[in-house]
Amino acid sequence: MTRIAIVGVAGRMGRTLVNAVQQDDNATLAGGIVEPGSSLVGADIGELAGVGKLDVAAMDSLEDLAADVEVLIDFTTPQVTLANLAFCAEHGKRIVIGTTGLNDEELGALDGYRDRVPMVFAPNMSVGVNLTLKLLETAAKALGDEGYDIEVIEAHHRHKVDAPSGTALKMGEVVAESLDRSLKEHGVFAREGQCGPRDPKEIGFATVRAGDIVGEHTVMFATEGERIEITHKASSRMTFAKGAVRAARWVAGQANGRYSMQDVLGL
Ligand SMILES: NC(=O)C1=CN([C@@H]2O[C@H](COP(=O)(O)OP(=O)(O)OC[C@H]3O[C@@H](n4cnc5c(N)ncnc54)[C@H](OP(=O)(O)O)[C@@H]3O)[C@@H](O)[C@H]2O)C=CC1
Ligand SMILES: O=C(O)C1=N[C@H](C(=O)O)C[C@H](O)C1
Repeated sequence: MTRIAIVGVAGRMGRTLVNAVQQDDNATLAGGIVEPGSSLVGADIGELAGVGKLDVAAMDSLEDLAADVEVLIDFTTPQVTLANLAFCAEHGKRIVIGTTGLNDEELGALDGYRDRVPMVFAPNMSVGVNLTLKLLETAAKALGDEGYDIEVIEAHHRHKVDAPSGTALKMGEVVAESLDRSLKEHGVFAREGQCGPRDPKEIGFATVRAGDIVGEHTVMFATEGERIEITHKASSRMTFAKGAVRAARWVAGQANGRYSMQDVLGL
């Protein structure tokens, strides 16, 4: 039985994760962490998540859970994620990180924990998206150098704070690596005004933020005469949450290292 604590338990993903852990026969909830000073401290996390009383109270400090928990699941913000990694390094815990929007410096800091903490870090925990990454590798290798323009289009709910999504960036990276291109050099993240014709090696990104869209990603390969679109649409956050719980069970048996969802799924 993997003993899990959810950091950001009052968030959209946090509440869904409570539900997902409850549904998993091989995982149990050791705790849930809310923002320091939150009015939700002391609230039952089962009631917060709408699954009924679980007799696990929300706390605002991980220190009190150190003896009880094996794996943290973190869907919060980059700064909180880095603090959680420091906690794991200090207390010998493991972590599954779903947080997106880390800048280069924050990614470097996260990577610095790879020799001290077993971690799964993935911008998207769904099986479907991780399979899609494999399909993209194949498509990019077959089409990318044959005159097909590559564009990544993503859509999410109105509350999302980072753009492009972590998943869109990952898709761009997979395509770029498959074609020996650098996303730093060839990624185009905005077009406006007289921006000129498209460079054939560009990998373009377009972002939609609207309503309650859970998460949609399309990679388009377009040339004169045809267009291929590889699309993933998430209709429930449960797909991410189930993947995260699966990753938590998996990382409980791993040595220090930075792992991806592809490692968890054996893809
Ligand atoms: N990898 C994946 O599969 C997926 C990744 N994500 C990513 O997960 C992240 C969270 O998304 P989402 O759940 O929609 O966002 P929310 O804003 O709904 O949830 C984040 C939660 O973290 C809480 N929080 C902030 N600071 C702390 C702290 N110090 N300690 C504990 N909790 C804290 C926030 O509290 P408060 O509201 O009080 O600020 C909030 O409840 C995003 O980066 C998103 O992109 C999302 C879905 C899938
Ligand atoms: O913020 C979200 O909601 C999501 N974020 C992740 C991302 O940035 O890729 C994954 C998913 O699409 C939902």
